[in-house]
Amino acid sequence: MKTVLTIAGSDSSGGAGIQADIKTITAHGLYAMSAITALTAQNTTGVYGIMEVTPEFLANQLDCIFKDIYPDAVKIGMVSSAALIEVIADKLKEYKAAHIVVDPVMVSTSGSRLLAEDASKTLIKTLIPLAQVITPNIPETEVLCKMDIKNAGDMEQAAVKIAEFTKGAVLVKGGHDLNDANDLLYEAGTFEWINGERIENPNTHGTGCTLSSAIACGLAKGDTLSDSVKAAKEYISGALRAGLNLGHGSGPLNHMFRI
Ligand SMILES: Nc1ncnc2c1ncn2[C@@H]1O[C@H](COP(=O)(O)OP(=O)(O)OP(=O)(O)O)[C@@H](O)[C@H]1O
Ligand SMILES: Cc1ncc(COP(=O)(O)O)c(N)n1
Repeated sequence: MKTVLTIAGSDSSGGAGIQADIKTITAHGLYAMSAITALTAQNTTGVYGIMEVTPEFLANQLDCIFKDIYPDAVKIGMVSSAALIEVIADKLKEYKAAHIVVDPVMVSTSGSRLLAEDASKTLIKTLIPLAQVITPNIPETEVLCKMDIKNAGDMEQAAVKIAEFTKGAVLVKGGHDLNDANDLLYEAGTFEWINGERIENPNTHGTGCTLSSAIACGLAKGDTLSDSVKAAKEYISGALRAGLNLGHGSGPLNHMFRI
């Protein structure tokens, strides 16, 4: 049984965070472990509270997991402070973790900041360099490479800039009204466009969490990064087409969408 560890925040509404990750990993037939970085009080209309775990407690969770069920892949989602980012980076190095997917969660779809202002530098310096792939959305890409992104050419330029501070690959995700949900994978100096059809569905809460967890599943199974991203794209598109409709805001996806 292949295993995937998610290191992320808890989303009380079940649509994003570790809840999205565990559902996605389970739907892919793999076993999910989770180390929680923060509890959030949130629903489809917004984030109403964040309570971080201490760095010591996060380290304890990671020790418990790595010493007992060694993950075949690791997905990192919301990590709200520099101190927690540093603990994760130290533990990933200590345990020589492989197939690390970093989803640089900064702001929720509902507009709440999930990464402290001063923590972006730590994310760039200590965690992103450990990733096999990072999966920023357009706003996150703009923060990481300090440039506006208005079209596909900007996405390519941004991917090259971000690649300067990571040995891994960069998946700049489309969506966010930029284009027809076409994503760009930049790996070892090569661009690969992974195109998608824009699906008119207001319920996109957790799409990034779901995609990055699905990518980690592919890597855990030994698939190439390109194949893992393409399979994850199929998965997220299918989940969006399934059209789950819950809550009064931007609702969750249908994570138990069977591949
Ligand atoms: N309306 C849509 N139709 C089809 N694909 C979409 C749509 N919106 C997003 N996607 C796809 O979903 C995946 C996640 O992209 P998105 O930009 O939503 O990430 P995100 O903003 O990080 O997600 P999250 O809401 O979890 O933070 C990408 O592959 C993107 O192309
Ligand atoms: C715990 C947690 N992690 C990640 C997100 C981002 O998801 P979205 O951008 O869909 O709000 C979130 N809202 N909550």
